[in-house]
Amino acid sequence: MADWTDCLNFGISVAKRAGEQKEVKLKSSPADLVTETDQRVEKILISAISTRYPQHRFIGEESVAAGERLQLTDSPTWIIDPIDGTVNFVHRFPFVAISIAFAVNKQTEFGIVYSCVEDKLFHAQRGRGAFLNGEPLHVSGQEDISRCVVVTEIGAERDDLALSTLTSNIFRLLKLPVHGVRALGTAAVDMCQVAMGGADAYYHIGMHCWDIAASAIIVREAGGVVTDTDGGWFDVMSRRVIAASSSAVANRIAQVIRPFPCRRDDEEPLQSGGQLTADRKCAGPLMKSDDTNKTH
Ligand SMILES: O=P(O)(O)O[C@H]1[C@H](O)[C@@H](O)[C@H](O)[C@@H](O)[C@@H]1O
Ligand SMILES: [Mg+2]
Ligand SMILES: [Mg+2]
Repeated sequence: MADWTDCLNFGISVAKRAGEQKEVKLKSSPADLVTETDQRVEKILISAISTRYPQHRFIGEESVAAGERLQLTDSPTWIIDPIDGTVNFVHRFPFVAISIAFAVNKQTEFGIVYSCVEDKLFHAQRGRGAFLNGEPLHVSGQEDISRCVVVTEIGAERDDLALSTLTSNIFRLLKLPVHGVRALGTAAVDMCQVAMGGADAYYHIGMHCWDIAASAIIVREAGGVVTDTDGGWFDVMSRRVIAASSSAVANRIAQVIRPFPCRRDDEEPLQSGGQLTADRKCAGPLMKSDDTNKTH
C-alpha cells in the first residue's frame, strides 16, 4: 500500500498557513468580499501543493465555480473547500473551516479539516485513525436514536421542494424524538463534531464533494459510519451523506428522512442559453417511488 504521509503532512502545513490569512480587503458588498477571500485561499493552497506535487490534480470549489470541469479520476487528486462556512465567515459566526481531502484511485487516503477560528486541526489517514490537534478522536458510539444530537445543514436551496423536504425531515427526527437537531453552518465542522462525539449523527442531501470528502474519512477513522442517505454505500460525488456514531443510528436516520433530488457533482453542468453554466443545483426526478414507505 502506498504511503501518502508526506502529502498528508504537507497538506496540514499548508492548511494551517492558509488559515492564518486574516487580512480581509473591504469591497463593495459582503458577497464580493467573501468571494475574493475564498478564491485567495484556494489559490494559496493549490499553488503550494502543485509546486510540491506537480503531477497531482485538483477539484477546488472556487475553480469549479469559475468553470473548471469537476472530474474525479484515478490520479492523485486534492479535493479542496478553501472556506467551508462562507456565510458564517461574512457574519463572523465562529465556525469556518478549510477542508482538504486527498483521493487516489477514487479512494480517499486522508482528510484534513482546519476549523480556523477554534484553531482545531482534524485529520485522518486511511487505516491509521483520526486525530484532533494530534490527539486520537472517537465517535460517541451511541446506538439509540432517541438519545442522539443530530446535525444537519439548512443549505443554500430555497425552492419550495427543497425547503419543504428539509423542514419535514427535521420535523420527523424531532418527533422520534431525538435529543436535539443542530446546524453550525459548515458541513465539514458538523461532521467533525460526529467524529469527536459532540454530536451523534450528521445527514444532508445537497452538499458537494469538497464539503464532505475530508470529514467523511475523519468520521470513519474515528470509528463512525458513513453511508448514503438511503443507508447504502457512500459515494462522495452523490451529494448524499449520513455520518453517524453507529450503523444503528445511520440506518434509523436513513429510514426517517425523505430523499431530495440532486444533480451529482460529476454530472455535466446544466446548459444555459447554449453555454455551460457551473450550476449544480438540485434538479431531476421528484421523490423516488419507495418514498411512501418512509417513516413519518
Ligand atoms: O461555505 P461553503 O463552502 O459554500 O459551504 C457551505 C454551503 O454552501 C452551505 O450551503 C452549507 O449550509 C454549509 O454547511 C456548507 O458547508
Ligand atoms: Mg463548503
Ligand atoms: Mg467553500
